[in-house]
Amino acid sequence: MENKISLYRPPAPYPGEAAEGWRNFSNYLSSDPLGVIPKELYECAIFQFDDDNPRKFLVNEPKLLSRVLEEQQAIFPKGGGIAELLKPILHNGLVSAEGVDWQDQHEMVAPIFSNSSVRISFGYLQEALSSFVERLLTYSETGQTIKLAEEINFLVADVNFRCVFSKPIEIQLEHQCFNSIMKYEEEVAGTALDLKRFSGTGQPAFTEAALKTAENVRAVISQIIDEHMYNKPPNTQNFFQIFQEARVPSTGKRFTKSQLVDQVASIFLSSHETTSAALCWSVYILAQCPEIVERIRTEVQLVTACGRISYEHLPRLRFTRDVFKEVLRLYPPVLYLSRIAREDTTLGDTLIPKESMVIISPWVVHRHRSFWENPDMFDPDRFSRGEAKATLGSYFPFGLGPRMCTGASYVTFLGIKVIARLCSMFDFETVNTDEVRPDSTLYLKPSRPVLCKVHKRKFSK
Ligand code: HEM
Repeated sequence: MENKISLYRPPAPYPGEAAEGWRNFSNYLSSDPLGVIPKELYECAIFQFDDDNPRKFLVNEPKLLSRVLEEQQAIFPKGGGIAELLKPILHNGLVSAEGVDWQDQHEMVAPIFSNSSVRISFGYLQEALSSFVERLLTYSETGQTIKLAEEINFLVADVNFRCVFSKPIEIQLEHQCFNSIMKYEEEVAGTALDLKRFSGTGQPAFTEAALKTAENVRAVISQIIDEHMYNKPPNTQNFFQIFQEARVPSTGKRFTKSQLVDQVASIFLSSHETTSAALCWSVYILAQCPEIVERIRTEVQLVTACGRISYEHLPRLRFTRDVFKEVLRLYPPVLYLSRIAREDTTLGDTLIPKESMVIISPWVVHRHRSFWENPDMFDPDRFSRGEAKATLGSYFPFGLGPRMCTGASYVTFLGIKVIARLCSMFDFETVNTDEVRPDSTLYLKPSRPVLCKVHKRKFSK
């Protein structure tokens, strides 16, 4: 397969001279964190910001960040990050729990991400993707311009809903549930950028409006659960069934109703915006890279012998996988992971006082000048060249260690399947290409709206 392609630089600020005062992390974040990233941040191993209470450190060096995320999880529990901001909805679900409680839940929901369960989810993905493709076919016939994020948000909400409850989402329910979730995320996005609203222990101060929206989201999920339990389709396998059958390892007890809401909310919140952002960036980038799209098509044709893309084909779609991986390198939906030091400790030669906030940013490490060649360029072949292995720990869009994303392998399969199917059937043309920038309010999304036209390929299946 032809490997020589001209490299594309997707939108991102050039590292440069940042505005005065950037050494104070709270100032830096609440101005425009992706506006200009100081060169220094992309070149250092560890950086101490000026602000006190709590002290803040950015850790880039793979060995040090692996200590924080993997080896010393007990010293560096989660705090001050997105999980904290989502707590009013998640309560004590898997994403925000700590200690024994987290361990119990981790074990209880593990079957969701087993191979057999991922395979079942793949069936739900196929169904949701087929109705998405039907909508795109209509758009290609009418020639209308679509808002990419809206379409992809609906696709992902539909996949999630089918995986959890075995049925497609209706537009009305999507509005009630996923739109309220997005409304909540917009309401707390300001908090994420205003670290002054986090106390020394990483607890944010929420507005009344945000707390009310959170309550509303939980009430909608609770109602969906009630309706599902009343009208449950017989003999279906889905995430909700796994939650219902799970037992706390130490006591043998099942999840209570409120804990079931925690679990469903955890899945919806951790997967919706992240997956949508990754897919939006994928379509946006591929619209600018026709040679890469051609290589994906050739690979899909070779692997599937021009047939339907099945679950078994996915591991063989290596170039398509590397395209998705490269999208996640350049645009990791979770911009930073945050931990709070539980005791005085050191990282390398740097003293980390108790209650310091330790920030690890996939965005910065994925574009670090020491770990990557041409870090800002879109180059999916860097993975088959073994570049990422050269510095283990320099690529972690799903986090690292025990708190790593439980949906990582599932979402990788999803990304490969969606990219392969869409490229096989359509050409995408972005209308407002130059206006699109990364927007980092809570998750790293394209600034909206990405306007797009869809063209059906001749002879496509
Ligand atoms: C492209 C899509 C996704 C990205 C980039 C992503 C990224 C992440 C990251 C970085 C973390 C770790 C946060 C930390 O250590 O502070 C995480 C945790 C988590 N993710 Fe994802 N995620 C994605 C999709 C999903 C999906 C589809 C699901 C479920 C179906 C999911 C479920 C979870 C859960 C449950 C956790 C918490 C794990 C724990 O704390 O034990 N994620 N995700």
